[in-house]
Amino acid sequence: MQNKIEDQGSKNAYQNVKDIKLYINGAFVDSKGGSTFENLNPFTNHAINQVSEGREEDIKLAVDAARKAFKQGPWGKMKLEKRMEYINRIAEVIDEEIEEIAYLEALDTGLPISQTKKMTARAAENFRFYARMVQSRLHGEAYAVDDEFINYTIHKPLGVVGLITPWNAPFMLETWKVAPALATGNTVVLKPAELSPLTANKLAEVIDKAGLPEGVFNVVHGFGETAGAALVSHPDVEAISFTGETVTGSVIIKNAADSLKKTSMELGGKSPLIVFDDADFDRALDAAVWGIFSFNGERCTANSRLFLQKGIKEKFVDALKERVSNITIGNPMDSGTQLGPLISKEHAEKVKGYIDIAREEGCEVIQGKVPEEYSKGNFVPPTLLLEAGNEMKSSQEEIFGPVMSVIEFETEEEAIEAANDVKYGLAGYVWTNDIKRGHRVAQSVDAGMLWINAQNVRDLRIPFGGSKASGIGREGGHYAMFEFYTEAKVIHVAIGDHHIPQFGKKK
Ligand SMILES: NC(=O)C1=CN([C@@H]2O[C@H](COP(=O)(O)OP(=O)(O)OC[C@H]3O[C@@H](n4cnc5c(N)ncnc54)[C@H](O)[C@@H]3O)[C@@H](O)[C@H]2O)C=CC1
Ligand SMILES: O=C(O)/C=C/C=C(\O)C(=O)O
Repeated sequence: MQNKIEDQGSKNAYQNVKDIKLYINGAFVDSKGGSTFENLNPFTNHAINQVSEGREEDIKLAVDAARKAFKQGPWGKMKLEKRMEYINRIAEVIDEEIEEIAYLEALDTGLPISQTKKMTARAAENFRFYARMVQSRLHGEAYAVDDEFINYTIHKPLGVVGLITPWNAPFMLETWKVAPALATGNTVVLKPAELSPLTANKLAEVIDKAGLPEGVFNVVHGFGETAGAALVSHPDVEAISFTGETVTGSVIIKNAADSLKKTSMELGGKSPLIVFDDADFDRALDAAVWGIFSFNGERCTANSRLFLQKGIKEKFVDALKERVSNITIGNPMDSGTQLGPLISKEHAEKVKGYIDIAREEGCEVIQGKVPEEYSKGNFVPPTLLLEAGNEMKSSQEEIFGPVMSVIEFETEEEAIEAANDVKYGLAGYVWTNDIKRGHRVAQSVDAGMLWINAQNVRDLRIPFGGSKASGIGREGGHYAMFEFYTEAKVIHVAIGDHHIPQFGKKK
């Protein structure tokens, strides 16, 4: 354990976390320019540590190392079984260090530790899952054409891929990209979010400990406009997989166009949860509360718009008010904490700004209470925006915090129309005991992922991603393998003497 952590759970635990370097070509190094930036604890706003600030020259070194590892190093030529041993070994090391990783994640992001533990376990599963997928499912097609040809496909890794990730569930979201990228045989340069560098650094330590050859995996910390942009425009980077805000995604697509890069975009959301009068009340309530207040509400698939049918609305709102007043707000390190501080002061201010807007728009604002002792943290209490209209700014824009608009509807058609009347299309949730209606509504909501009578339970075999402004492309399952991290190559094999025109041949 590189970061000796003593005094876990106390407000001073961060004092033991080391400064962070870049991880390039199998070594932890300072950035070429030597500059660093401060990494803050969202619970106290004290500095946790200093982080090396990578820029274009560091990205170049990382890409060169990754390219060499792919072209000349062992990774590109490694036998599948050996490569999968490495991938499974990464999962084992994550399991061995799960407590420390979960701790660092909670420290860096303010996410409650009970949730970061589950996310870390999922991160290990991301590697195991892709080891299994690549071994069993990365297959090609073959077609016989009479007795003249056999045409077949193989799926080749792309080369160096650039992965750019957000701060809201950093370790889980980074590994969700790193695992398929490496398992399919690519080499990687990761540019993690500048607001949450601790577990990206830990991932470099994990991969180092797992013994991967140098240059296969590299991490360059730094800011989006410098390090991120340099990764996007580097000509030797074949593809960029990005998770983050919709506006950033659009900038990245434009910048990637010059070097004709493939891109995958997992972007923002404003997902509806629709509860019909006949729904299982208690389960729908649990799901609505969990779906907006887990991950501190900083969740792309959060049900930030709750549509309640008229018949149950009053009872549901009363129950919601009670839940909101009982949510345990506190130190992310306490196992009982349900809602922690948001990632940064600026982000908390942005979220509070939206609550003010909702008030001006005519919403009744109901909030839980942040204990006074936590005044230094970036807390925003769990918030309900009652009597909201779907057309309001607070119902249309992604707030990315613990804030849910509550909107009444009468008919199924009305609910579908309002659910779709938004620029995003990431996720949706439908609660009804009428199975036909459940399917009808789920099929009509414009989003990449719908759950009927369920919270956001993931099946890693299923595509993950959104439509409209929520994304382009899908990751997960075989989608990441076939549609993003590999390229199909076709081999045409003549097995007979097919006709070849004889240009220029003397008769
Ligand atoms: N659809 C999905 O799967 C998910 C989407 N998100 C979305 O992520 C957002 C929150 O994350 P943030 O970190 O605030 O997003 P962000 O877009 O500000 O930053 C994400 C990453 O992009 C980098 N970046 C920023 N500008 C860049 C540029 N010009 N070129 C290259 N890289 C650049 C940042 O440094 C960071 O690493 C929310 O909108 C949320 O909905 C979050 C989780 C999952
Ligand atoms: O399960 C995943 O791969 C990604 C999940 C991300 C979220 O649920 C989120 O940020 O909402």
